[in-house]
Amino acid sequence: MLNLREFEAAARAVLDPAHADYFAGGAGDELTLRANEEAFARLRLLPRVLRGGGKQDLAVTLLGSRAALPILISPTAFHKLAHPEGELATARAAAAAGAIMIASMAATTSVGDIAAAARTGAPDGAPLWFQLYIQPDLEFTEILVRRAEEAGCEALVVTVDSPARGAHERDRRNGFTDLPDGLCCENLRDPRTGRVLPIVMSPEITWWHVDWLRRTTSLPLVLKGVLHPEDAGIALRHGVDGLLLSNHGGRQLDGVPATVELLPEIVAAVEGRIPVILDGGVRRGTDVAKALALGAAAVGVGRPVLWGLAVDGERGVGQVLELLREELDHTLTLLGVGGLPGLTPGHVRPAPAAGAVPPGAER
Ligand SMILES: Cc1cc2nc3c(=O)[nH]c(=O)nc-3n(C[C@H](O)[C@H](O)[C@H](O)COP(=O)(O)O)c2cc1C
Ligand SMILES: CC(C)CC(=O)C(=O)O
Repeated sequence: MLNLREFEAAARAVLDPAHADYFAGGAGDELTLRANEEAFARLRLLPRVLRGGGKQDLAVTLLGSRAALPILISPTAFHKLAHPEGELATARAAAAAGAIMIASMAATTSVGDIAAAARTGAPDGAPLWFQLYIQPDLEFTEILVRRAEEAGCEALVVTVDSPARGAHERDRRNGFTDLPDGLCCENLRDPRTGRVLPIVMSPEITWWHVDWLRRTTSLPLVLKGVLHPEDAGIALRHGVDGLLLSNHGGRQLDGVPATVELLPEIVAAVEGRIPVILDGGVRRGTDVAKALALGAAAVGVGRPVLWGLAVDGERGVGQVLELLREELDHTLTLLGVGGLPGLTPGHVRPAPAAGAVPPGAER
């Protein structure tokens, strides 16, 4: 497999078509889903020459978590739909690659088991973060937080773009509403009753809940899904430690901008005080370089990890991460950049608008 696209095609060939559509799909007309990738394609890279350099160091430290590469595994639900080993395979591959994995609250494996798998992938420890939808039942939300802490998660990623579930027409067409028998969201098991609770996406969640969470845990808090620069400023005032600039891979409000289009504004709004991670449409090492050049501290990938998992379990996820690492390394070399800190906005230019005449070419 030469690139992530080939993984996508190969994954579709092995997945149940309804599950492939669940993974691939977006909300509504999928405008935002397509926009994420198109926006990367509209950015051009501008290399510098004759600058020396050598082996690239791709390591980053994010909120105290050390990673070998600036590429995180964004949280995605239901890995056991892609492969019987599910999140365990993903966690081992992430740990072996030194990539931070963000375990989804909607994982088909408990966060404790995911953490144990990550330790087998990298005995020195592998950074694991936990993604949380704040549940209106705060007692249960606190149970989730304690589980993540006990599992050794190093940060909480609080998804705030989901006051309601996105409208996924592919799932409705396919009648995909529930997990197959035998699979469930293990993290949602309620120790008070032994039952597995449904995930509640509530429009009643507010900044008050972020403050509550801030008081409830000492883990770093990352808000996932802030898109408006004013909300980035509000997040700072609420003591948030990082932002994951995300439109949920085009699966929540359709029609919102591509994340990389918003990146400069969000980076400006946080004034360097907290890291901004970006996800949505990252498919190439060149995409990673573009996002980092525009000020992202790191990027996340969602669907490509599911494709790798579907194609070949742990090995497939490992190959997806390795392809991105190699491509990023090669891109930095060709850009004449000696390491991640050398990437600047000057390395990126917008493509001319379709039909535009280059300056000086008018007659
Ligand atoms: C199948 C699928 C399931 C997802 N599940 C979650 C989830 O449980 N929690 C969450 O915060 N985001 C979830 N996301 C969004 C991802 O974290 C991420 O924002 C998005 O996939 C990034 O875009 P990309 O797939 O283009 O890389 C999911 C995305 C997909 C495709
Ligand atoms: C089960 C859902 C909560 C997962 C999700 O966020 C998604 O499918 O986009």
